[in-house]
Amino acid sequence: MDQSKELAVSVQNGCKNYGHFWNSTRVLHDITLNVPIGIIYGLLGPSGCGKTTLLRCIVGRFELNSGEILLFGKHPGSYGHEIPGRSVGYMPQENALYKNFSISEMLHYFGRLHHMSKKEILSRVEFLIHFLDLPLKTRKVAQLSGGQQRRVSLACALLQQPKLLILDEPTVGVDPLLREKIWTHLIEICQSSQTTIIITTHYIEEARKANRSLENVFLHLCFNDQNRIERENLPISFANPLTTEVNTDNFLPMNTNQIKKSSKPKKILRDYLVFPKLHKILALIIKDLTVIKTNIGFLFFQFLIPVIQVSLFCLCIGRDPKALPMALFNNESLNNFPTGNESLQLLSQINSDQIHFNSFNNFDQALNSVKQGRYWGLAEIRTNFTEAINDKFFKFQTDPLTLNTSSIHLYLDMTNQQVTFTMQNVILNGTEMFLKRFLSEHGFDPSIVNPPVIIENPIYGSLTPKFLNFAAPGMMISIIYFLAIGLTALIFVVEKKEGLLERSWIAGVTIIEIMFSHIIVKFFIQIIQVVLLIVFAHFIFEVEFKGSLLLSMALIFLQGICGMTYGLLISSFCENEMQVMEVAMGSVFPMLLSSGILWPVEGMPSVMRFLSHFTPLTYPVEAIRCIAARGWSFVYYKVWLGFLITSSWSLAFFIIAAILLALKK
Ligand SMILES: Nc1ncnc2c1ncn2[C@@H]1O[C@H](COP(=O)(O)OP(=O)(O)OP(=O)(O)O)[C@@H](O)[C@H]1O
Repeated sequence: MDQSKELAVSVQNGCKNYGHFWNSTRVLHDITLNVPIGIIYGLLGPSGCGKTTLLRCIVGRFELNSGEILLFGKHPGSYGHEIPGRSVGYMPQENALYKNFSISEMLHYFGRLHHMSKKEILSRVEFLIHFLDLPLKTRKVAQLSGGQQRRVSLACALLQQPKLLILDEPTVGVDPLLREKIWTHLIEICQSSQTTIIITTHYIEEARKANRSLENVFLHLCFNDQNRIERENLPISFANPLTTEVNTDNFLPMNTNQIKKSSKPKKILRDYLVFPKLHKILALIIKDLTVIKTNIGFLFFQFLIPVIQVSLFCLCIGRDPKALPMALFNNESLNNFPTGNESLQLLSQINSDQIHFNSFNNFDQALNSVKQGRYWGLAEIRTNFTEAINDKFFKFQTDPLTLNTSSIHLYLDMTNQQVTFTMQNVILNGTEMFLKRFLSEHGFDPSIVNPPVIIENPIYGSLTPKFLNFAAPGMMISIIYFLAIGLTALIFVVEKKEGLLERSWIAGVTIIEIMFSHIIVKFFIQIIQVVLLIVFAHFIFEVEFKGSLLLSMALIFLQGICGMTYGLLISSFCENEMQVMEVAMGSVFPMLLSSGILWPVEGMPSVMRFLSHFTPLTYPVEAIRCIAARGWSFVYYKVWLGFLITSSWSLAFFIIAAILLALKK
């Protein structure tokens, strides 16, 4: 035995629990493991005994609850250590591959992450494709068989020729000939370049394929352990993994003095103390662009969604109701206008685009039609209308009979507030115009019927404000915000579920690098989305933007970033798409309703109004309204506050997501 050899992996009294302290299950019990450099170390044990968990702890994905792990004398993740990073090649149990990528694109992604040169990547790709008997490198991963996908996954782990290889059941689905070749290669890299390999294998499967003397050794040890588990009546999931070394010649008992201690970095901070690396961001950007390239239809869909949403909003919301059907019972006309035909003059002043009158000869019939929902209301004009109105204005008669007869009587279906409001408004306006015309025809000054209020030129806005101008800017912000939440949360949760995120993390990528690259790629997509929104809302549907369009676009864009960080937060605690949908839907609607987008916050009960300040949309929505309707610039406090609040929410979401992701280790 060569006593001078250092240890590649040393685990001392490692314990690992899953779950929280009130409901935790111990998976690793006080495990001690010493793996010298340059050997193949077999990690054996029944299914569920914790082999994968141990490997994840070794590569720095999980923290031990107690005990210590040292890799080449340093803690995983310590400063300057390339584990996680280039020094470790990890092949997880699941394939963890981008299904729409070609073999070459997949390998190039990891090559770039490990900062390999193009030449280096190409020569390794050629070698690995030949060595692992893979089809053409342009073939898509999705089109490969299960075994071929497994080999691509192995190729990704071998690519950068790391000094530590962690392979979780690498030979599953591989035929015996190739398995032999892989074993030979592993033994060869152990001997020639002192690579340390830790490999898990499921001994029941190995028993089935036991065609190697070494596997028989595994099998023998496994049976011993199985007996021990049964003797001690241990639940399988609580049993520590068994370990054995393949080339037992190289075994060396641990010499703790040889371990160069390094300070253990703080768990949460570790990821963020590392300055983002340009080559990793670049690798992630190219990866994201490849994802987009392989799904170009989805990209167009991303542009189409905001356009469809804003167009539908502008088409369907805020416009004045038109062609409202109303029943009319004009008793004056039915009685052949006994005192004159001022009722016709009145009706002609009522906007016929908005109200469509249908005349009835019978009052009860007309009222029934309203009751049956065929009309929004009934307008009744009584006999002697003309005489009564003359009496009222020229003889100043104000007895109830004169007042009743000189009025138009409305029996309305008031179940729809907007329709009721429109009917009343249109008829009131029509009546006012009729009165003015009537008075001036009789030589009176029509302004006598004006109410004693003069609305001067508005300071902001127009004399005829539109609901669309009030609601559309807020809607535009929320469209981009909600889209960014959904897409980001789904992208990350799918990557997490398929083990892709974990694989990238083990390749040394940090959450900041992932977010940076995501924002950079989304930057261009979102710019196009925002431009399309403005073009459709402002130039096609004529939503008013009195202030700077650029400033409005910047705010909408920033709100999109806020949505991305919120999406990241959702994905940090959700495990699958279903949960994302539930959380996104459950939080998006309360935000939409309480942020004053659809109805002024001034109309809310005081508690709700107070709470509305705490949605990420309220202040930015107010800010964009100030830009759009008042033409305010950045110097106004309500505008810069909107920018400040959305940036603060983004930062807060990002920090909480990062902490949650770190805590989940
Ligand atoms: N995220 C998790 N939360 C809770 N329990 C978990 C989690 N992951 C694994 N476990 C449990 O921990 C135990 C060990 O799991 P692990 O995947 O490490 O086993 P394994 O030895 O690799 O199994 P196999 O050989 O089937 O892959 C199992 O009982 C499993 O149910």
